[in-house]
Amino acid sequence: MFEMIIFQNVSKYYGGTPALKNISLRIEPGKVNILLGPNGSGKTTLMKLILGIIKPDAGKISVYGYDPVQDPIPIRRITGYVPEDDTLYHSLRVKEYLEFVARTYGLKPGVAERNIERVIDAFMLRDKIHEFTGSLSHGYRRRVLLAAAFIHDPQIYLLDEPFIGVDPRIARALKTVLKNKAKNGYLVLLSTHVLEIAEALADNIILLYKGRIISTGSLREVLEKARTEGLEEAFLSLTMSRLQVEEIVKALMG
Ligand SMILES: Nc1ncnc2c1ncn2[C@@H]1O[C@H](COP(=O)(O)OP(=O)(O)OP(=O)(O)O)[C@@H](O)[C@H]1O
Repeated sequence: MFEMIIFQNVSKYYGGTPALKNISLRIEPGKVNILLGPNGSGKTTLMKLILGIIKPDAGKISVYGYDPVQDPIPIRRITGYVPEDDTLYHSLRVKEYLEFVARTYGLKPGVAERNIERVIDAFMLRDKIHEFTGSLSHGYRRRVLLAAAFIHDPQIYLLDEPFIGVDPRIARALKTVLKNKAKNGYLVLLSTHVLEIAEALADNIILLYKGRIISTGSLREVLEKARTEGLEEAFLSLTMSRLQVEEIVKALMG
């Protein structure tokens, strides 16, 4: 019962503008959960609330029994988080950064060294370990952030747009790893606005639009609700975005 993430009537405002409106939601381990929604729909906000990086204006959140407002530290210990934005310390070299992350998770030196070596190989960072993270290309920086999320064998994987900017080898491996992690009882929550990724990976889709949940369930359940065949059509139908697409096409075609 405790081993899940629960949102009860959660709202979050920036200034007077709502980013999330009255969200109630259960996110369970054992599934690949995908937070799907267009730009600005509240995906990153929802992830930051789970970690206690920001606080809700209303409602309650429980993460494996912990309240992220009162108790963010134990949540961060059991979570591997890949933020959407580049949060690396650019003055650290790649290996120094990974060592720093391992220390913040409280890993013993022997375990830390072993795990760092493992993620360096997994994310093909061997020839970059002495480079400053600030001098890396965008894709390599994403790889370092991904590597950092896998250092401490977390119970929860919280990945904000993890596939953006990484090459197809890493993307393919990551998809397999996330599916297997979910099968083995870990909690996987990743955000994307790429429908193909949701289609290929999701056991559970949480469709967000303008700060509200407009559909949840398996791919089949979401398609049934929208009465459509493919996720792209379901997305356009549930978010009532068909007209917007026509307008974009008209504007670009002149
Ligand atoms: N720090 C902030 N200050 C003011 N408004 C913010 C802030 N962070 C987010 N917002 C607003 O909250 C809403 C939700 O943003 P959020 O980043 O959660 O969306 P998202 O679904 O992750 O978008 P994207 O796919 O573009 O990354 C947006 O309208 C955004 O402009």
